[in-house]
Amino acid sequence: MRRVVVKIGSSSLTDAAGRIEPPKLWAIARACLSLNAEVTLVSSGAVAAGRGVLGAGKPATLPHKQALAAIGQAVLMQEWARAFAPKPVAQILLSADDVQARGRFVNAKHALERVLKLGAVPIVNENDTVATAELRVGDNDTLSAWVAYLAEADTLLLLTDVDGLYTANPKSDSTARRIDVVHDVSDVEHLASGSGSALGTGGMTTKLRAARIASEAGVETVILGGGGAGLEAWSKGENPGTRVLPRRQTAKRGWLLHATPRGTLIIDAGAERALKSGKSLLPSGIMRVDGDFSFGDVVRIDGPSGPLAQGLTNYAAKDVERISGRQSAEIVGLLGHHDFDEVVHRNGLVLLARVH
Ligand SMILES: Nc1ncnc2c1ncn2[C@@H]1O[C@H](COP(=O)(O)OP(=O)(O)O)[C@@H](O)[C@H]1O
Ligand SMILES: N[C@@H](CCC(=O)OP(=O)(O)O)C(=O)O
Repeated sequence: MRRVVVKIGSSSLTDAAGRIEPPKLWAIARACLSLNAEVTLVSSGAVAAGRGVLGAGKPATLPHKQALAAIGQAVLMQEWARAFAPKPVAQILLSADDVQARGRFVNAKHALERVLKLGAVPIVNENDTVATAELRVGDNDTLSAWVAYLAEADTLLLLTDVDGLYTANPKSDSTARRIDVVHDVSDVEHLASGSGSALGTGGMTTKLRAARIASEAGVETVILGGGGAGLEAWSKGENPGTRVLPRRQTAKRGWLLHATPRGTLIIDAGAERALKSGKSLLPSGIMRVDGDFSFGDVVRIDGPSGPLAQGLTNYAAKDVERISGRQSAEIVGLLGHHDFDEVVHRNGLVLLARVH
């Protein structure tokens, strides 16, 4: 069965006053159930729902927004539970760390897989209460692209209050035309601007960023109107919005490419040549280590001419410092253990130059 991630923006769940409008959720739930696919939802709307409960205005400060999200998230989930009943729903709240640190990513993936296997609908939102700058993904468009990796989805459907990407913001330019298919996000990035709604975060800019991340993981993105009709048309094989075609990449390569590195390994010219020809990174080619990282973290690898690759490190920073410049056979003598010959194995490594 195919796997899809459906992201619904606040603007597709709310009324003119910016409050959650349950019939909109029902229509989307009905459409999701008719898709004949395993659906993971990424739902915004916690802040809007919080405003609905308190009758509050637009949040002025971050703590106020976090409090509204905490109050509203419970309401939002109740509405989704009603909309999908009798199918159970599962709340999954994620922060940037949960999707970008490989250990947590794998934990979240296992939980998500099991939720799907149990026949429940996973409903993901950003964990807004821990939303300090470095823990934030920042917008649910980008989060949904990460969730597409998590779910190993083949398609990411971004539901919003316009039926696709236009040649200009259709809310301010009546001559704007919809674009049916995008082959390369770089060609259309200049057309996108920020949100045109009171509640939305990021507008088309973040949708195209999400499409780029998804595309690099081999996932197709479709930007389409909310309300259920767009989803139903898509499930019949029509193109109701804008399709952003995937590049041929594996999900893991895309994940590695976009994860925030925890540190840097500075390598010599010989190691750079080895990496470019598809080999692993051995300790002998490492000249210096920057940052504090642990086993399993993503690190950047810089060659003599600058950033070269990103990969998963088999050794913590303090251990790499001790074995850098040495032969793999010396590792056990230096560290007292020898788990891997390679500091970064080629299967966990992606060259930056190849994809950009
Ligand atoms: N080129 C464009 N084509 C379509 N919409 C655009 C474009 N540039 C900016 N937008 C704006 O993006 C908005 C959708 O994003 P946003 O308000 O963040 O919604 P959501 O809550 O669904 O994430 C549209 O309402 C529109 O005003
Ligand atoms: N996490 C926030 C939504 C953030 C967000 O990206 O909103 P949107 O642009 O409407 O998808 C909330 O639930 O209110």
